[in-house]
Amino acid sequence: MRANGLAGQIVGHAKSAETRATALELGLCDHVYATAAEAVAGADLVVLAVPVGAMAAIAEEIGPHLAPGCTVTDVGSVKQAVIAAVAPYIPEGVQFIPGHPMAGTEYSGPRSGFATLFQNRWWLLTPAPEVDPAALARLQLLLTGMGAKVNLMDPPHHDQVLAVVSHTPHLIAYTMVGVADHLAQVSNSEVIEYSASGFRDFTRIAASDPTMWRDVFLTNKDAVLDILGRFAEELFVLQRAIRMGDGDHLHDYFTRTRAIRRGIIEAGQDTSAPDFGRSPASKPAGAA
Ligand SMILES: NC(=O)C1=CN([C@@H]2O[C@H](COP(=O)(O)OP(=O)(O)OC[C@H]3O[C@@H](n4cnc5c(N)ncnc54)[C@H](O)[C@@H]3O)[C@@H](O)[C@H]2O)C=CC1
Ligand SMILES: O=C(O)C(=O)Cc1ccc(O)cc1
Repeated sequence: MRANGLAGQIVGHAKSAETRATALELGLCDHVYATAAEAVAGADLVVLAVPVGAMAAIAEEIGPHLAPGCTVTDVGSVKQAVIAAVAPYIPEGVQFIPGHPMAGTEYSGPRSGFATLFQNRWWLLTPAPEVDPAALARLQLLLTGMGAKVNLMDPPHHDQVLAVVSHTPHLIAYTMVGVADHLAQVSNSEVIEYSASGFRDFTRIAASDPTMWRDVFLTNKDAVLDILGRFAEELFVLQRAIRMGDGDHLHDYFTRTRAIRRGIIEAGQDTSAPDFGRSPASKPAGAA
C-alpha cells in the first residue's frame, strides 16, 4: 500500500512495543498505537492480521470504536471460523469483507513483509451476499493496486479448497520433518546436508509460525480431517503397491499426477515453473 501510494495514512497496532517500533522504523506505518481500539478510530479500512484464534478478541475490542462507513477485512487463512469470530462484533453501518491473500513466507513479523509480496498472487474474498457493492469494489481496487488478482468464493468452499492446496500439505511437511528428526540413525546434520529439494521445501514450510498453524488446524478441523482421511487411504494403497512390487500401479499413479502438474503449468497458473520455451511469448516471431 505504501509503495504504490494507495493509502492516505497507515496506522498500526501490535501488542509488542518492539514490533510497533520496527513498523515505524521501516516506514510501514505513519503512527502506531498500543491498543487496537485507538488504532481503528476514524479509519476507512481496518485489516485484521492476527492468528485466526486471536480474531474474536481483536474484533470484540475494536467493535465499539469503528466509524460508520468503515470497512473491516482480514487476512486469516481460514474463513468460516473468522466470520463466526468477527461478524458478531461488527456494528451496523460497518462492512465486513473477509479475505485471504494466497501469498506469504515461513517468516513472521514486520521485517518479513516486502512490497511485491502480493504481485500476481490470488487474494480470495468471501463476502456475505448482502455486502455493500461499493465497499467491495473499493477493497478490490486496493488489492489489485497492490498487484493481487481477486476472486470471490463462498466461505465453506474456500476452507475446503485451502485444506487441499495449503493446510494438509503443511501438515504433511510438519510430519515428514518430525519423522526425519525422530530417526536415530539419521542425524539432523545429515538431513540438512543431503536434503534434496523436496525435503528442503518441507523443512522451509515446517519452519512456519507455530501459533498461526496451530490455529489453522484447530479452526479448519472438518475440512482438514476429511482431506487427511483421503490422503491416508491413498497412501495405504501406494504402500501396498510398494510392498507387493506392483510397479504398474506405481507407474500409472505417477503418470496421472504428472499430467495434473503439467496441466497446471500449461494453464499458466504456476509462475515458478520453468517455461522450456512453451509459452507463446517465448516463441520466435512467426512461429506456429
Ligand atoms: N504468514 C503467511 O504466509 C500468511 C499468513 N496468513 C494469515 O495472516 C494472519 C497473520 O499472520 P502473519 O502476518 O504471518 O503473522 P505475524 O506473526 O507476522 O503477525 C501476527 C501479529 O498478531 C499479533 N497477535 C498474536 N496474537 C494476538 C492476540 N491474541 N491479540 C493481538 N495481537 C495478537 C502478533 O503479536 C503479531 O504482531 C494469520 O491469520 C494467518 O493465518 C495469510 C496468508 C499467508
Ligand atoms: O510459505 C508458503 O509456502 C506458504 O504457503 C505461505 C502461505 C501460508 C498460509 C497461507 O494461508 C497462504 C500462504
